[in-house]
Amino acid sequence: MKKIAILGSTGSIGTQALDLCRRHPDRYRVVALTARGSKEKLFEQVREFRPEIAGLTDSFDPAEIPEDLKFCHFLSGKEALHAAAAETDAEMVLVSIVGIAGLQGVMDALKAGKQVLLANKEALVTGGHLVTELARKAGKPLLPVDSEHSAIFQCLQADGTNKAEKILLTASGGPFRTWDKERIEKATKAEALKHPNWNMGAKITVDSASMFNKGLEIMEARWLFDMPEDRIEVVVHPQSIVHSAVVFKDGAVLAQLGEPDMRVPIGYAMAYPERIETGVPAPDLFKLGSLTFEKPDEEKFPALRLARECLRAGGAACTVFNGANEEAVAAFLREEIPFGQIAVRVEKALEKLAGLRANCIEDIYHADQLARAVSNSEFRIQNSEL
Ligand SMILES: NC(=O)C1=CN([C@@H]2O[C@H](COP(=O)(O)OP(=O)(O)OC[C@H]3O[C@@H](n4cnc5c(N)ncnc54)[C@H](OP(=O)(O)O)[C@@H]3O)[C@@H](O)[C@H]2O)C=CC1
Ligand SMILES: CC(=O)[C@@H](O)[C@H](O)COP(=O)(O)O
Ligand SMILES: [Mn+2]
Repeated sequence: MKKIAILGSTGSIGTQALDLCRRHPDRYRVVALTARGSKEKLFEQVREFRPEIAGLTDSFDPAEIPEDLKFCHFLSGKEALHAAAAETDAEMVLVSIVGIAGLQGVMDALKAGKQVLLANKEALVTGGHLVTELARKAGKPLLPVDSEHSAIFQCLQADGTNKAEKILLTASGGPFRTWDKERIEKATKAEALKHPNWNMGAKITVDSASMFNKGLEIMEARWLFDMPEDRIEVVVHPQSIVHSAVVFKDGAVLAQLGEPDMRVPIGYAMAYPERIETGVPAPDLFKLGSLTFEKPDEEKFPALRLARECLRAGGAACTVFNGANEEAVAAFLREEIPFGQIAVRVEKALEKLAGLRANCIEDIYHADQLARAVSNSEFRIQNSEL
């Protein structure tokens, strides 16, 4: 029996991980659950999985805790995340919080010697060097949950050296793959939230539509697999069946295929090095008929170019990319800015905040705050200009 803590249990990844725990009650015991504000959903989860600790990072009135859940120790704010990440006897901590808010939980869990199952790509994007160093010191390599990175990790298992020549990072291309630039710039929230293949949380779904998700994933792969950006190629694959591939020096390419269902990569991380039944069938290749591959269009999707520039620039550039994007996506989801403004704001923030350092966690949070302020100030300037 493995004990697991789940940070971000009420989201898309968190609920799918709990689905796997439900399927395998003999293998997993849930000891901690956290959410931000989804109180009722968290209460339901506590009722079913009976963790020792549960927390909401938003503040809440303890009088609201239902009588039948008094067996569980409820916490709020930062303390909730820290306790769930580091203060239980869980062997594994799944970090499925969205955004840089997941970084502290990842670091706390690693410092406490836990095995981190990493869905939260933003932790590596912003704090990659700190997180990988902590994982190395703890002797607990990160287990990727992101579908592409899980695929790459699975392919690398086949090679004794774990060293690839090149990574082929697949991308669906999102809902706007075939649209022209002008139409993309005016896309609505409803259009951006219609991912062709995956059912995910709102932020990552918008990131897929802008291909900022792929930019973040190039950064994530750089840290997970110690691979320079010029050996990570983005391959647009609209069917999302090939979840990524790895090229070896003998010319062999290994790929991992599966239905676009996150329970497979989540289950792989939870059971590693074993495999467990996930409820997901293998793809029917005859039904699929063909799988196609295209080069990404960096004119229409500037996120890819910006991501590579950030990796080459180093310092806090990737943190600025992330923070400005998080703010712009939030503004887009509030329907305050057009879709095309997301990339414009990130590029402006990168121009204005070039050269920031990222030597320690304080530097990273400082760069993040500046990036958010610049991203939002662009919004105010444009509004006042109207
Ligand atoms: N969804 C997917 O299929 C995939 C997701 N990922 C990555 O996994 C992560 C989670 O994504 P996803 O599950 O889609 O996101 P969701 O928005 O669906 O869920 C996010 C979870 O984190 C909690 N949360 C949100 N903000 C904060 C915060 N500031 N502090 C603490 N907790 C917070 C939410 O709580 P509440 O419900 O209370 O708001 C919720 O439990 C992201 O980094 C994403 O990029 C990677 C690959 C695939
Ligand atoms: C499921 C998953 O891992 C997402 O990151 C997904 O890959 C998004 O699809 P895109 O390829 O459209 O960004
Ligand atoms: Mn992904």
